[in-house]
Amino acid sequence: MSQTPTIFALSSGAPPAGVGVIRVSGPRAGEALSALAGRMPAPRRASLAKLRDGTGALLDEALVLWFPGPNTATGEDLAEFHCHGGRAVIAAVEAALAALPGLRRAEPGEFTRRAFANGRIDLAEAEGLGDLLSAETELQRAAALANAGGALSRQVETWRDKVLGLSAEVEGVLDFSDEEDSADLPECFTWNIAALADELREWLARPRSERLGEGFRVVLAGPPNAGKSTLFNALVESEAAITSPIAGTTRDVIERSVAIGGVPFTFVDTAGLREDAKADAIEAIGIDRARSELVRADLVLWLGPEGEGPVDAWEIAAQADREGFVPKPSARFTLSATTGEGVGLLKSALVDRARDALPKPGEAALNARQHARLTEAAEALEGAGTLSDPLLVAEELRRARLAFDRLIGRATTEDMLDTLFGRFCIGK
Ligand SMILES: Nc1nc2c(c(=O)[nH]1)N(C=O)[C@@H](CNc1ccc(C(=O)N[C@@H](CCC(=O)O)C(=O)O)cc1)CN2
Ligand SMILES: Nc1nc2c(ncn2[C@@H]2O[C@H](COP(=O)(O)OP(=O)(O)OP(=O)(O)O)[C@@H](O)[C@H]2O)c(=O)[nH]1
Ligand SMILES: [Mg+2]
Repeated sequence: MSQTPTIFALSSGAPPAGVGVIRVSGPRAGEALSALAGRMPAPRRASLAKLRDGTGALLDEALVLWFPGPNTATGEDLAEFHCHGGRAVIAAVEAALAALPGLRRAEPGEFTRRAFANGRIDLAEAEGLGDLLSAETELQRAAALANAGGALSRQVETWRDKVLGLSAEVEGVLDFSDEEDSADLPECFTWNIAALADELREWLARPRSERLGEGFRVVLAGPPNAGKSTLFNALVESEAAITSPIAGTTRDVIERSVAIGGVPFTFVDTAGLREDAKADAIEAIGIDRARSELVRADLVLWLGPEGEGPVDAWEIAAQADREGFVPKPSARFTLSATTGEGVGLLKSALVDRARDALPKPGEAALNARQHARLTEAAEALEGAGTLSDPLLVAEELRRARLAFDRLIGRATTEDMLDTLFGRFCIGK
């Protein structure tokens, strides 16, 4: 009989750390715990134990925990060793575990993959968990936690149930229709399908969850010497870019990601735009790069003559404290990047603007994969809405249901799971 291998890994941060948690999951987790700790602790209670290897040598004095399956994070028997977080301690305990029969090191994401395989979490929750582990800003954390906690999954289940209900209605009509005259679907039925499709379209139009990882992209542009790099440095709160009174200082595109008020931003500094830079080949390349950044931007901060920036750019009259500088009446922001005056106002305006373009806190957001599946479901429902033959309508409804099943992982392929869980770190 081939048994599921029992896996182990350090599940907390890399050593040296205060405490290193080593998790063991699988049918031999209990054996592993009693082999090292010399006894079985009471379930779900922390207790102190001397950990010893096979020769009886003392490895560490650690807190140990025993979670008998299946009501555990992985759905399997689960043991935890909360060791002192030194490199050698972790290595010694891991070596003692590796020496036990039927135990091996976990692959990246393998604990979570088992949680999925054992039905503890679905695919959308697993993806949320992956995002939670990589969340760097408050907004990312909140959105990931919502999905990890099943917010999206529950929504998809609701849609799936509605489609099942609609399918049952079609089956009913089919049962009562005889060969010659095909039965008609009631009018409210078509209306219900359209309403559901509209709801999906509304979700599809929302900002995607990847937007949280990329951040809101703000490009600073304008003529040379306008103060772009100085403002860039003020926004990213570091001397990332060289500034100088010499026009044409910045050539390369410089980008930095920072969170402001928990909202992720990527700020991009660019070469000053001018027509007569042809003589300097390097500056000309810099200007080309700056122009392509303008296209990618979510928002352009234009530091230059009024009305000359791209459409929708926010105009900034920087260097307000410079002698002789008169802020243009239409400029939206007047600030001094050197004294910091007005920069706070600009930042809060940026946060407001970015919040509109990013997923709302507490609102479940879709990633690219989920978006693709939901699009399939919406298309199937829209297809169903145009058909009158109940047989064909039933087929479209089945397509919609399959798309939902794929979204939450009721229907999956190994490749897809490898890709998803391979992104996780070891120990999760
Ligand atoms: N030490 C430790 N901390 C951790 C984890 C862990 O595995 N170990 N987690 C790992 O991801 C996260 C917590 N997630 C968990 C999810 C489910 C269960 C669990 O045992 N669930 C059972 C029983 C719930 C209960 O006690 O009420 C269940 O749902 O049936 C445990 C942790 C974060 N912190
Ligand atoms: N007084 C004052 N001086 C500023 C302000 N912003 C920038 N400067 C000065 O203006 C000069 C040019 O600033 P930079 O930030 O290098 O200008 P830039 O737009 O990046 O210029 P290029 O990279 O050449 O395109 C520097 O000497 C800055 O110290 C400001 O808000 N107030
Ligand atoms: Mg510059």
